[in-house]
Amino acid sequence: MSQKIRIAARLRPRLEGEIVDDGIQVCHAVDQSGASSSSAVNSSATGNISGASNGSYISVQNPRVPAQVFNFPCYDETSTQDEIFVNDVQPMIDIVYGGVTVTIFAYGVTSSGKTHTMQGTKEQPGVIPRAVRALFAKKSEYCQHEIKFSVSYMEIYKDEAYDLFVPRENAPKLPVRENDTGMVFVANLSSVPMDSVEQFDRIYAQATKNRSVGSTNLNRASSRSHAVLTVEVAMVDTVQHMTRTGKINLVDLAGSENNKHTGNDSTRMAESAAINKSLTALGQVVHALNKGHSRIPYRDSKLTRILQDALGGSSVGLLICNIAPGTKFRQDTLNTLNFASRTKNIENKPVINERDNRPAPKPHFAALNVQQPVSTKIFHLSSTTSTPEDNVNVNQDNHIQQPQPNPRKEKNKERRSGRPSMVPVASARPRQSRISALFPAPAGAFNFQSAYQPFGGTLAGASASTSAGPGPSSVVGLSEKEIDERISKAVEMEVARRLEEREKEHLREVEEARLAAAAQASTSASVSQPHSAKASPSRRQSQTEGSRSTGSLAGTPSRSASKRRMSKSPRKDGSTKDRDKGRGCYRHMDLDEQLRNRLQELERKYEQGDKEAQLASVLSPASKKKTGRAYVSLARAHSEKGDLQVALDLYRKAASYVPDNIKLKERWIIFVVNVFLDTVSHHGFAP
Ligand SMILES: Nc1ncnc2c1ncn2[C@@H]1O[C@H](COP(=O)(O)OP(=O)(O)OP(=O)(O)O)[C@@H](O)[C@H]1O
Repeated sequence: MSQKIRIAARLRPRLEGEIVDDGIQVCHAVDQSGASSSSAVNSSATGNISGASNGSYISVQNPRVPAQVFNFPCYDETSTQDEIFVNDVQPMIDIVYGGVTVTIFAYGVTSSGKTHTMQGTKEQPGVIPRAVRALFAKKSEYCQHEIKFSVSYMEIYKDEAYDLFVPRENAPKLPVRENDTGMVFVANLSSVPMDSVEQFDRIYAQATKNRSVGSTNLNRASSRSHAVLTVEVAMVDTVQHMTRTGKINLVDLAGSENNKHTGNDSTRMAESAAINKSLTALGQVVHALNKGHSRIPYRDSKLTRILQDALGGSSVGLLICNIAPGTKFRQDTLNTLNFASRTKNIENKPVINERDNRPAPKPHFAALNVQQPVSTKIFHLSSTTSTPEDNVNVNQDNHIQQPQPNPRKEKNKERRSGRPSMVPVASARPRQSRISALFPAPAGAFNFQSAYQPFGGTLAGASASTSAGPGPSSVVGLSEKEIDERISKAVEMEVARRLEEREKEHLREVEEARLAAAAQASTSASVSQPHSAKASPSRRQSQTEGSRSTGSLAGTPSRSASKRRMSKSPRKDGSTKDRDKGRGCYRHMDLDEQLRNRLQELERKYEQGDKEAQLASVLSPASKKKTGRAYVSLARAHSEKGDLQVALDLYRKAASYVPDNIKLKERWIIFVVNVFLDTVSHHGFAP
């Protein structure tokens, strides 16, 4: 069941030396009749806004539209720390003990009293020390449980997260990550176990000194960062073997700043810019949630990422809006109240975090139809004020209601799983996801089902199952080791299958290249037809036969013959040229053999070409260019020496390193044409 964020507004008293006018009027229930005018936005009608028990509210006139008066329930300047704690924070302690995450954050313009409200002073302790005391005090009510407390404390300074338990000078920036269930967390943030309030006080006092604080015109000790203190309460039920974990996040936000008032120097200005930017991001998240947008811009700042669970997530929320008095802050007050009005509509879906401590049963496929791991239960709450146990949302079959999947997360998962990868993902994932990966087979993804079939078809039934479907009973009882072995084997087989596919693909490509070369050779053969027409009919016939015998290599002889004419070395096949008896005519006209040789030569060349292409593919663009240039220079040198065949080969190599070099291609073509013309002029056309 959803739960709206609770709102409390608090007006701080006038500070010493501060000139306060009646820009913000405080009305009490008793004198309500005369004090309030008709309001454009009368927020007192809403149920989740808290205020002083005497029914006070503040009344702020919109300076641009004087007829518009903004009334808002509010703790007035006389309110005490205790009053706020008892009214709004104390009920949250019960919720934490129910295994739910609670987030309380103080929001407001700089110097409006956020730190005073959250941290307070020794004489007037604020929400944080009071909440910790209340958490420890409640421990005695749980005699059946072993209660463990731990605390973490971080600040977000200029959009970077830092551990406040680590001295400032050594504190590294901490990355913000998301776990498998979509929960955002700050990696490497220390979590310190604590046994007593005194221990907490010591740790907290020390850590608070690490927080970034600076002096501005408006606040001598202005917070330059957002601070998030988290106390985790783990309740281990030693009888039922269950652990419930509740958490309370206590957030003291940095205040929005008007640099006209703060008189900030460059350092403060940079801090101020980061603060205002993150608060704008917070406002945009609240706005998007209010409007029901499909995309909520949590990722726009570290602050909104970290508060994601509190804003439209699974925690119970309380927003304390701090207000500074006087006309000077009137616009800020209106902004704050606007923010409060929008936040009050945000609905969270709180869940109880409970874990079964009994050793998990050996995983078997029959368990796969259970959507949630056996050891983790998450319950929805229906109300924050009554105990979570009363409100656990259990349906009639005693099935635990699962939290709604995050559509964005699901989409990402889909996207991820949709791309097939050679990496054996199964072994890299946690066990649960690995096992569930055995059943759904999204299009194009690694198909474990088919991979499993060789194992006696034990997963044959799985092909029909969906992610929620049951596994086949024939594999029930497999040990984890056996499952791992099967998964590894399946992965190996899949990799082998893909390699084989690639090999086939490669062979296909070679064949295609060979056909293309043959076609090209055929074209040159047709160019030389008028000349070859001089050849004897018997030779023409054997040429045709030769072409037939090699199928695709029609016309190759004319090209190979032309090439042979360029060569002055004896022919490899043993045939000899006899130029005395007709230019370019061979005594041995074993064309079949010539064709075979030519074919082999072509294959060798293409293989070589392929190797070069492979080599080129691992080089950087600069190295490719260099290698290409080196081959061109070599080709030129050989061409000048008259070693045309070698030069041709070198040009071809150069081209495989710089395939996009049009100039080189042109030069190569010109060179080939020149070689051809040169050959023709020296030897004439011959088959
Ligand atoms: N309710 C209050 N009663 C008495 N003093 C208060 C109260 N609220 C705030 N103050 C005083 O006002 C001053 C500013 O308060 P505080 O530092 O808490 O503001 P802030 O909103 O946290 O400011 P910043 O955003 O700059 O950190 C402090 O001196 C504080 O002691």
